[in-house]
Amino acid sequence: MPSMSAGELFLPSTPGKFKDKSHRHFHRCSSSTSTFFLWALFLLALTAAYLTFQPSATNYFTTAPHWETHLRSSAHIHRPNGFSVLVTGAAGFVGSHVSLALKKRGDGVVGLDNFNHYYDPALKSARKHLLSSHHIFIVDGDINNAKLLAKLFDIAKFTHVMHLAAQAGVRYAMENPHSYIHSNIAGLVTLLEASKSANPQPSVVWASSSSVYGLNEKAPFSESDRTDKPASLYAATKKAGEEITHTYNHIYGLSITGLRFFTVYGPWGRPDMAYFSFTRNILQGKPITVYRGKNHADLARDFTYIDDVVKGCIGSLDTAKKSTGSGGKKRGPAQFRIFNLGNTSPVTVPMMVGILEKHLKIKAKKNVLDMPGNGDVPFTHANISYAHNEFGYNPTTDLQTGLKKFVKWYLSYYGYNHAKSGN
Ligand SMILES: O=C(O)[C@H]1O[C@H](OP(=O)(O)OP(=O)(O)OC[C@H]2O[C@@H](n3ccc(=O)[nH]c3=O)[C@H](O)[C@@H]2O)[C@H](O)[C@@H](O)[C@@H]1O
Repeated sequence: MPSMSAGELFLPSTPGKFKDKSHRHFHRCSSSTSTFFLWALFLLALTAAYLTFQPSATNYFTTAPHWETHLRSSAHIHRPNGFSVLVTGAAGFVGSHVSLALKKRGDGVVGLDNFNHYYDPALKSARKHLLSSHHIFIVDGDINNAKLLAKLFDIAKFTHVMHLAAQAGVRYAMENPHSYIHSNIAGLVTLLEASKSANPQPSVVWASSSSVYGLNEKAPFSESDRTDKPASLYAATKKAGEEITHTYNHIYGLSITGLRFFTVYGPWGRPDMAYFSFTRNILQGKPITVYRGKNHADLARDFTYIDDVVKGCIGSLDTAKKSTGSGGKKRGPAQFRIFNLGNTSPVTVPMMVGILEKHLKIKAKKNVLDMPGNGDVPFTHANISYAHNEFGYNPTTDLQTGLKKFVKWYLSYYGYNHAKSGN
């Protein structure tokens, strides 16, 4: 790949080039002032439209001239037979934990994250600082930016991609459906295109979701169960991702592992999730809304602690076989796997609230409401025997213990008084 300045990754021509062209057109077409203004307006609109549709990823590159050096050093492997891993969504909840675990054992890690505002970007920045202190470099960029991805694969010969960047959240899909298509469909395809064209092709491990089981009633959920009744657009995009990754495996020989996460929680978690927002509200003396299902049945989740999920992610990377293609061409059949990463013991939402009350030593003000038809499923419950057989996946943290660790982190991060005052 020819060498490219960071700026060129985002803008194919500078505003200066546009200006030169406009003058040439201007002289050729007409010398009247009105024609000039029309051309100027047209070019202005064209430039604005172009910039609007560019992925928002320029920040880092305009402010950090030595980014290629940082990237190379972050990708450097420090153990025999180690990996060099591109972690997308590295400033996210699961992404930051997995990045740290990989770096700690000597793997090379480069993060990619677009730092979007779906939830408090200050939390994402804090995670980024934590990773920086462990010498993990996060590129501020979007998975939809094909040029950026090609450049990253060109500089660092990634052995693996841990793809965790996504538009998460089940209920938000009704508010902003297109963000799910943008990240979970278009972004996924852009990333797979870059992966299949890379030399060497990396092995890809990526985050699917327990939500693909949708309205299934058979429990526990096994990977071989039907997943054709999604209850939310979020679930539908994750299910689509499973099909899309299969085609890249089939056509290009990409090694693919999909992980169905079950309501992952813990320190540095996502503020949009129930256990997190409940903690905030309880501390601030605000009411929480607890949904209940049909016939007043409690909703239940197979809440899975972050450290267990990280072990599952690393086990998947360690057992991922190499992709078989090169130069965008398949050379033989490649591995394709999908694993449940759950906890195998569902807990009801009211029980989860009870545990929080105990750890926070504050009674929650509960509003109990019938579950609105907004994409929620009544319960989740993982069968994890496949992951257990393949790489010894064995979750060991129950919700009591995990939420205790979460509350401890929450109070240390936000501060007890700050959390209570609602600032
Ligand atoms: O397992 C998964 O695949 C999914 O887990 C979570 O989705 P969810 O289980 O819905 O997690 P929460 O949003 O934290 O909700 C947990 C439970 O609390 C309930 N809830 C949520 C919010 C609320 O205000 N009240 C309430 O009772 C929900 O109905 C649900 O039963 C994540 O948000 C998804 O990104 C992820 O993909």
